[in-house]
Amino acid sequence: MPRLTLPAPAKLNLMLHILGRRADGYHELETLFQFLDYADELTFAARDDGQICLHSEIENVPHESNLIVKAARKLQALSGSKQGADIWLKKVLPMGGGIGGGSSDAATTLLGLNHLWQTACSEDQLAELGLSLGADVPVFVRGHAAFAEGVGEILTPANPEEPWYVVLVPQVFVSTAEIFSHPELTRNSLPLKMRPVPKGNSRNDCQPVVERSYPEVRNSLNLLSKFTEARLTGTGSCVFGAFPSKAEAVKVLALLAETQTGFVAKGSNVSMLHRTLQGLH
Ligand SMILES: C[C@@](CO)(OP(=O)(O)O)[C@H](O)COP(=O)(O)OP(=O)(O)OC[C@H]1O[C@@H](n2ccc(N)nc2=O)[C@H](O)[C@@H]1O
Ligand SMILES: Nc1ncnc2c1ncn2[C@@H]1O[C@H](COP(=O)(O)OP(=O)(O)O)[C@@H](O)[C@H]1O
Repeated sequence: MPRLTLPAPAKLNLMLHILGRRADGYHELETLFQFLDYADELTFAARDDGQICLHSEIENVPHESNLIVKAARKLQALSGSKQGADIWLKKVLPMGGGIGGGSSDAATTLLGLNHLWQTACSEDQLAELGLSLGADVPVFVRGHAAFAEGVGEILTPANPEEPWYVVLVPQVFVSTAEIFSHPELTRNSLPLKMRPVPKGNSRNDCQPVVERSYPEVRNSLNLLSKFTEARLTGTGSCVFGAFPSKAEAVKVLALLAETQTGFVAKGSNVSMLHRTLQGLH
């Protein structure tokens, strides 16, 4: 059986403003997504018995709750395909870090199985299906850096600079739901009227609340701030800072390595997943 191996890259929120809360509890956002050349790796092989079998377990995530399995089942339902899949996951991205690993795994599953099963669903259909799995899935399906509105699903392609980043991974789990329900969260930022995002608007409205609740995150921000502007991605816990070259980013990470876990990766406006898929066609 032929196998297909694809990356599921991380994302950063280069800025994140919260404009308000909707009746369903979700928040209206403005955020700028960019991908990182740093990724989980998924391998797919089609099965003819219709079963979805993920062979790699993630701690504390039961098989049926894994976004990979959920995405595969949703694609079966949408396309009516009778095929199943064996799936292997090499987990590289830290979980619950605000770099979107679960959402990216889901998007890679949708695009990967659509290719393998030859179900010919359109990108629009897959993005809509993805949204039902998580607010961040559509941008991974589209595969281009984007300014996002709504809950993150109204996407306008963007082309921010593509620097090298140091991403620090504080060893603490930050719950997205907890931060979005925090009473002190800023929820009244004014909509930006200009594109691209004007300089000086790159704050993350979640950051003050996360910094107050999680000293580990505040500490990582303080340390990275000694070298460059440091910011939280999503609801954290990861924090990042940009550097003009890989060598500078690697040097700074090495200086922080005694107390900090992290990685260096290049920012990319076209996701690794889409670059790999283009290579297949
Ligand atoms: C904040 C962001 C920014 O990119 O990133 P992360 O830090 O999670 O990566 C995302 O919008 C997160 O997207 P995602 O992680 O897919 O969130 P979901 O599973 O859809 O929602 C988790 C919970 O967060 C809250 N939530 C999420 C998104 C949003 N726009 N408003 C919300 O209020 C809701 O309480 C929801 O129950
Ligand atoms: N394939 C998956 N990879 C990572 N997390 C997953 C996956 N499937 C389900 N999850 C659940 O989603 C949660 C958020 O995961 P993740 O996307 O890594 O974080 P974030 O949304 O903060 O970037 C995890 O804590 C886990 O419970």
